[in-house]
Amino acid sequence: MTRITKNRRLSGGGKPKIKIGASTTPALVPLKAVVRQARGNMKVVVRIRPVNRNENSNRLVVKPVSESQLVFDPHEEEEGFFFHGVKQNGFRDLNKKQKRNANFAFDNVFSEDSTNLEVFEASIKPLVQTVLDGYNCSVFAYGATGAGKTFTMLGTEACPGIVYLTVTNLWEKMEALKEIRNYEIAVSYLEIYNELVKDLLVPGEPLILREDSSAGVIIQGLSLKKPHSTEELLELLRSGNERRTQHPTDVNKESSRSHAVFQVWLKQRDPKTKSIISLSKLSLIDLAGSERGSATGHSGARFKEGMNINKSLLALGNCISGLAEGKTHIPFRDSKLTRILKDSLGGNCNTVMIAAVSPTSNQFEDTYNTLKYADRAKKIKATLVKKLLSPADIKISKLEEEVASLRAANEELTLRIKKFESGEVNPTKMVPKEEKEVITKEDIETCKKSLTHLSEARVNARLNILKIQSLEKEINYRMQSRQKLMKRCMKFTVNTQLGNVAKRSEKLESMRVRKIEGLEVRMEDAKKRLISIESSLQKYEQKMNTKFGEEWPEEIKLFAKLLKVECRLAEFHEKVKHLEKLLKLREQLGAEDHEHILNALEMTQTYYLLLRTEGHVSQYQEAKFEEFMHLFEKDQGIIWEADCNNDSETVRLSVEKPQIPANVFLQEVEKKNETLDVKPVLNELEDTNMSSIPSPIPVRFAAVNDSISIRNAPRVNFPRDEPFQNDNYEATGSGDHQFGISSKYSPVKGESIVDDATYAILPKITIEECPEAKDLANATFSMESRDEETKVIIKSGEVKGVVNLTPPMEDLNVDTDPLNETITISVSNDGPVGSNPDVDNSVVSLLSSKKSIPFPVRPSSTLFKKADKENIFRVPTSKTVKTKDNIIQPNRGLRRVPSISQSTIDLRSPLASSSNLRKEGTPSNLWQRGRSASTSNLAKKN
Ligand SMILES: Nc1ncnc2c1ncn2[C@@H]1O[C@H](COP(=O)(O)OP(=O)(O)OP(=O)(O)O)[C@@H](O)[C@H]1O
Repeated sequence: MTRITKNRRLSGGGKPKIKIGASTTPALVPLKAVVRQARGNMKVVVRIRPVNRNENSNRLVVKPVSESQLVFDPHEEEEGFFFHGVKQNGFRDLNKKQKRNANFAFDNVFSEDSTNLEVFEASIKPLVQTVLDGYNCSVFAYGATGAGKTFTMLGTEACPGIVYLTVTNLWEKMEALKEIRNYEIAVSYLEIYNELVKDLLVPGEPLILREDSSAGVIIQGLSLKKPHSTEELLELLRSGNERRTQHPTDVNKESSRSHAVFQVWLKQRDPKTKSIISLSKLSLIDLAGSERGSATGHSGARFKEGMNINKSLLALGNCISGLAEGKTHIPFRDSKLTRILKDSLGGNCNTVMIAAVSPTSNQFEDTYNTLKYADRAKKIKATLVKKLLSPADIKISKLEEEVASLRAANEELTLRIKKFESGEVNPTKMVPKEEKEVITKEDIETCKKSLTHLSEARVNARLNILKIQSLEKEINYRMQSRQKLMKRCMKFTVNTQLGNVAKRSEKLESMRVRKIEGLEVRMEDAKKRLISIESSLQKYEQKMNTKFGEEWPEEIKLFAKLLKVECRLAEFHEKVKHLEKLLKLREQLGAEDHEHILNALEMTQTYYLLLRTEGHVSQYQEAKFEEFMHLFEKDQGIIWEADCNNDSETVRLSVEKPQIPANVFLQEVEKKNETLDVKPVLNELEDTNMSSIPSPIPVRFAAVNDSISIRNAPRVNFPRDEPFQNDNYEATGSGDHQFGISSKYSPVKGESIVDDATYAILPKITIEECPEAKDLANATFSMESRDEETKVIIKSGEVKGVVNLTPPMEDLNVDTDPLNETITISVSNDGPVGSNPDVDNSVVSLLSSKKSIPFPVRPSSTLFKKADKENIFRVPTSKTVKTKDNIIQPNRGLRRVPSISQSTIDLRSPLASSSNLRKEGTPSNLWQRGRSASTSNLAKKN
């Protein structure tokens, strides 16, 4: 026999290969006789299932002795003791436990080799006729887990169970009676799982039980399907079985964890009058197995299921006992199972209980309990009352009334259809409204209570989330403020303590991260809680929709609105609280800041005055101090107009990586021959005679602090072909371009910071679009010069070291800009152009790519163009240049001269005239003006 899974039991597809007893058309039994026949006790049968593979070695404890009797735990045939061939008595092993040897009598006892069909034929079949006669009937299988209940009720494809056999038989009989009786059939299928009632035909939310004084227990929302054939009916059964909750347990790998109730509702009409003669119901119930904890495990979902199963079965047992003892109060309300089975157990129902038992000793106690349970159930008495509505009982006047109202309704409908056809009426309006359930005050109060409870939970959950968010913001804000403080500290701290400050700052950050992580965990929990509350609220609303329909009673609608408003109000209060807290914090931190600034200003002033008294304040520093004061007067710096001629191209010079430390000093000299104070700090420079440098033209003077010492490197602009030279200072132009520069003492070895800051007026030779530019990050350049090799090691676009610098190649800077794919080589020559042919003919070879670039590259045609009118040079910037921090577009003037401490420096084209200045007087615009002056000077000279 092929065993199929419970889910596949009774598949509607294949018809089982069994023969149902031939149906005969029973003669209609007179009503009174039926009532008499139906009076009696509950029918109880016992079915013993065959021994299974795991039980082979176990002792048999149930022994059927006749068709209706069995012995539980029978005495074993003891081996006699024979002496000289004669059997001796009285040698029983006294250590052996006494067998119970309990005799039980039932309506039927089905042995291990009985079939489902035999069980059906002998005990259930008569019920089918009873149902057809208009009485309620029910069959339920009771027993321990794995005892064979589901096998008996649902069976297999090869061996269909009681449900299949009953409904097929019922259908056949209905068909046979078709001519004389008019039946309507509907089915429902539900399960009770963990005390929740679920529809197995139309899955959805758990269903609610309601008591009705006339109809008894009503399962609200339970779907009733009307099958039109046996196949359809069996298909409904099959689909319901598939949805039934099953889980494997130790005892049964396909254990049913719910009580399943399949009900067939039968309405009988008079074929002539069409009036309802009777209403009856057949309930086929497969109970979940009673069980011990050890059979399912003592924890987890199975345990919880087991508890619920046992609880409901205990309630069923109590009801059976109560009914058997004829008590007046039966505790049907103790569980959902007993509430649903109320009309199947007591009173008006013909019930068959199938007690399924296992034959072997491993379910000894369970089997004994089942048998006792069944024995008690036998005593339940039932008096059947047919739900009969005889046409004779129906008053003629009522019928006439009904006919009249039907006629009126018919006329109204005909009228509406006509209107609809003529397009006068919207069809949706024609749908008659469903009758609404009467809503009691109690209903409304219960609903309000539940809504209040759920809404409170939601408000609390939301407030919790807001509080966590607020805490997170506060922590971040506090930490940011403290970090700012640390940064300021670093500015003032002497080198030796920098490490400590940095450590404290790191510690702060890790503390912040830890706190935020903690809050994130809390937030996740809070969100989960909110989601679960929201879903409960939704479910409740759905439930209310089922109860009240789409239109809730006005009172409840208003109440729900009120709760929502209250919720928003609570949130709003929480937000206000948060803002107040932040504001307070800000005030507090602001006051601290103010204190710090006052202290810093006081200190600055002290130092400034001290220096000035000592005569150490330079012109530049004076201006800087002034600017500093301006800043405090809310002077945001200088705004430049973008008023340069749009036709003329402007150059925007940008320092891709701002290398200028905050203490780069820029100074300018307005008049010729003014002496600049240059105080070289480096030892090598101290020997030189550079304490003062006379300048023939305005000179821009840059100095760099590389964080070790201040180095001064003079930069000079000078006109073309007019090399300047005196004892102390030499400068020359190179090639065609005017922005030559040279100094014996610049640049400082290996450092190109100065160039970055000042290349606006430095000679720059840019090799554009060099295909190898990307590879230059760690390339080695060599420059052949006489017989010595000068190597420039470049890394990430910065010159890291220049070795063996010998005249004439005193100054060589190679800068790469991988982002823009350019190499910039700046070079200085200590002699006039042409004076040193070695330089002109030198070759820079790019060793990494084996590509040689002739050096110096003449910046004549492509890079620098001589402007016609102004006679000055402009660098075409038709290309938009992207740097890390800005996008530099052609023909766009400079908007703002940034302060020195700013990270990106944009310099206005040297072409800018002084008229472009909106404000003057700060060091920045002084410098700019100086540059303009220098440019115009150049122009003049040209
Ligand atoms: N009469 C029988 N003939 C053959 N096999 C049977 C019979 N009764 C039960 N079995 C087998 O025993 C096992 C347990 O049966 P079943 O699933 O019907 O138990 P159950 O009482 O419904 O258990 P549970 O309460 O855990 O759902 C199944 O494999 C079933 O096929």
